[in-house]
Order: sequence, then structure tokens, then C-alpha cells
Amino acid sequence: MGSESKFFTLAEVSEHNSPKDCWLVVEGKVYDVTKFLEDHPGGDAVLLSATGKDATDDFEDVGHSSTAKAMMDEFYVGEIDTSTVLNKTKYTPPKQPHYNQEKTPKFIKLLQFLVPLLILGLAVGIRFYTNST
Ligand code: HEM
Repeated sequence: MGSESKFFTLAEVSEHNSPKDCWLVVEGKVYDVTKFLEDHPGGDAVLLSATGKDATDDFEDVGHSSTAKAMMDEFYVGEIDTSTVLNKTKYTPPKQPHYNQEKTPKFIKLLQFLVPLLILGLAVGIRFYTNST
């Protein structure tokens, strides 16, 4: 093998999705993990379910150790042609009306201030009028 890396499209990599022939894409690199399926501490099912797509997130989510990462070189077969992989969809928060305190109408602010005072006044008034002794 020369020093040039081989490039694969996602479609090509996706064909290797069986227990007898299993390739994965992690961080832009293509790995043939067929021989590793039996030995993978996380089991073969997770590896098989991670075929045919960019498995970077799945791989990262597990929090693989540096030992696990070092093992990957052994299975490296080439690079993925990134234009064939769908861009990761970025999370865009739904647009919501932004609560802006400055926009609270003035009379509501006044009410917020006056209502407790009114209640207090009422309480004092009731006490004053009912406590005639
Ligand atoms: C070439 C690729 C991979 C290698 C060399 C690899 C290697 C390893 C190793 C060595 C462990 C033991 C724990 C550790 O040292 O971190 C492990 C655990 C695990 N891996 Fe992978 N892994 C690969 C890809 C994946 C992918 C793509 C997934 C998910 C789809 C995955 C899911 C898991 C799970 C669920 C565990 C078990 C974690 C636990 O029970 O603590 N692995 N892997």
C-alpha cells in the first residue's frame, strides 16, 4: 500500500454492513472492523448498527478510552469522501418570542407595585375597623 490514502464514498462504505464485512466511518476515517466484531467490548450489534453513516457521534457518545482510540489504527482502510456524507444537522432552537422586560407596559409595572400595597392597606383597614375595643 502506498502512502496515498484511499478515498471511499459513503455509498461504498455502506455496502460493508454485515457481520462478515463491517466498515465504520469515524471522524472522517474508514475502518474495517470485521475482525473486531467478536472482540468489541461493546458488542457487535452496536458496531453493525453504526454502519452506513457517520458513526463519529455514536463513537464519541460512549466516551471511548485512549486505548480504544489507539486500537483504531489497526482497522484503518482509508478516508471518507466527506462530500458524500450528509452534513451534521445543527440544532437550531425554535424561534420563541423573547421576553423583554423593557417592553412590559408601564401600568403593569405600576400594578405590580400597587397591588401588594392595596392588600396591605386593606388588611390594616379591616383590622382598624373590626378592632374597636
Ligand atoms: C474502530 C472502532 C471502535 C473501536 C476500536 C472500539 C473499541 C472499544 C473498546 C476498547 C471498548 C472498551 C472500553 C474502552 O476502552 O473505551 C469499547 C466499548 C464500547 N464501545 Fe466501542 N469501539 C469502536 C467503535 C464503536 C462504535 C461505533 C460504537 C457505537 C455505535 C461503540 C460502542 C461501544 C460501547 C457501547 C461500548 C461499551 C461501553 C461500556 O459498556 O462501558 N464502539 N469499544
